[in-house]
Amino acid sequence: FSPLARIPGPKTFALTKFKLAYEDYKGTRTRKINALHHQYGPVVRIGPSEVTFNSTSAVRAIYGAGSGFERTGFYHMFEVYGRKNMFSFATTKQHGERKKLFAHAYAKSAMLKGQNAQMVEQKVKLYMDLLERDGGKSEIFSTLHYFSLDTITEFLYGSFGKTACLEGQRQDCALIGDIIDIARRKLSWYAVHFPHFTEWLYSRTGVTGCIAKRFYPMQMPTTYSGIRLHALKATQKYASASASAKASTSALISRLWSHHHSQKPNGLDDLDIASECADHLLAGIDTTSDTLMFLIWALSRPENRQFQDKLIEEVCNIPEDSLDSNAIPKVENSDKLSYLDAVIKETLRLYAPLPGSEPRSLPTATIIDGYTIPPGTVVSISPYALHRNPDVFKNPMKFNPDRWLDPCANLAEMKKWFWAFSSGGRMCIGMHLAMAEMTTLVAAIYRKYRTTPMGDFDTVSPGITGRYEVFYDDTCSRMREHECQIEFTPH
Ligand code: HEM
Repeated sequence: FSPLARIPGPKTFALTKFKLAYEDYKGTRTRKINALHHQYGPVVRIGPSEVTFNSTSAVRAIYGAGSGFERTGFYHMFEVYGRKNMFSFATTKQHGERKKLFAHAYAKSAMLKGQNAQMVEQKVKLYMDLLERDGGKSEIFSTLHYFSLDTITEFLYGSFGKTACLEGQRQDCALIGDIIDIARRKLSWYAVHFPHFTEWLYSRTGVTGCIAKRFYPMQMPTTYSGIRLHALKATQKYASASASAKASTSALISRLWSHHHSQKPNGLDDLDIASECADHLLAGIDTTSDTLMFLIWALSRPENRQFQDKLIEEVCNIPEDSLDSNAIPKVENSDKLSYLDAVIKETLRLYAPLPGSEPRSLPTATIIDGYTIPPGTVVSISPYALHRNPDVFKNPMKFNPDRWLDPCANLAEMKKWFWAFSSGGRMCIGMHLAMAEMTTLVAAIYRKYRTTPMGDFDTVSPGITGRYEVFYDDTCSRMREHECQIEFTPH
């Protein structure tokens, strides 16, 4: 008998991994896992060798510093140009060695002031200009992607690869076409559940290649090809620049370059650097822009007007000396606004842009929440389920930023269950950059505008692509993927 036999859960899931794979295929995995936790409790067996948890003790045991848990093969799909990077390294040692090369560049102190803060404020100004050019009517799924793409490309590559979507550069704007291609969900499903078959299928050439094409989950060019090519060209441009040109930027690529093998024995090669930067690029686009989209959409809904009013009041009280020369709130001051912080937390609670399971495994046996977990078992937790625990978040499906400021609420407990950026050694490294972008843009928008949904977006939820799923507001009966129409009216 496997020790996992003691763990509650549906018998069919314990018998075959294809039961969960079928949920993935239907795009219902995360919601199904949440429903299973409601039915069976905080520990549920969801596969012959897979268990999902929903408790803060399990968060500490699995993701806490020094837990020894490693990322599973699921993360292979984040390798770029055939090279591993911080996201896809399985072992703590490899991961730690890579992370220490640039972790300081992502520190909060590096985001609040200085060059990065000025860069973010400048992108916010460009976004405000775009809104004005568009007459206050905006399809914000796209325009917020332009904002996050322009910001992260400048942060990573400086002038060697920054995009200019907000200034209307068409070729750069076209890069988000990679993101809206819904076939990428199908390809992710094949790559995770049938990795060898998928690799074999795409490597066919000649006559078999022509036949294989008919069975491709996603036609060539596949997932993120345009963005990956852009990232590779930026790295090549940097690599071939003169030493003085290289020294002219403090972008992340220059920090990585100081560990290039031309600078240090056993250092990184060009492709290692290209893969690392491309991975941060991919991690920093949708996450930030999808959160901003849900935040603006949720505040725009008629039933949430009171929350928008409170936010407007707070940001209109930002003193003049906390604005930059373009009248954009400075990053360091936007960071201190408590109602804005509550609005962002509540958005990330209900609409975490990475809501699904974060799978890990340990090469040795262990005990979690009283159950023996054999070596190699895949264990995971999802922000989606943690954030919907009704014992912690009263009326969990309701968007209510006030809950984060309620003196009667158990705030310490709520903060423990808040897990949008993950936790431990492998938590999101880009959190402070994302927060700088979100606080400053939202403060600038609501200082000037009131927002309302356009068309049927008062009742239709916008939808975003998760790994194999579409996420939207569960309380809406209708959803439209990759679109959100909002009107910005000066107040
Ligand atoms: C609202 C915005 C964001 C959210 C909610 C978010 C969330 C997350 C989460 C949940 C993880 C862990 C994923 C897992 O283990 O499966 C993660 C990892 C990561 N994120 Fe973010 N992220 C955001 C923005 C960004 C930005 C702007 C960057 C820019 C570089 C970034 C870079 C990364 C990287 C490189 C990792 C891997 C960290 C590691 O393995 O040590 N993220 N993020």
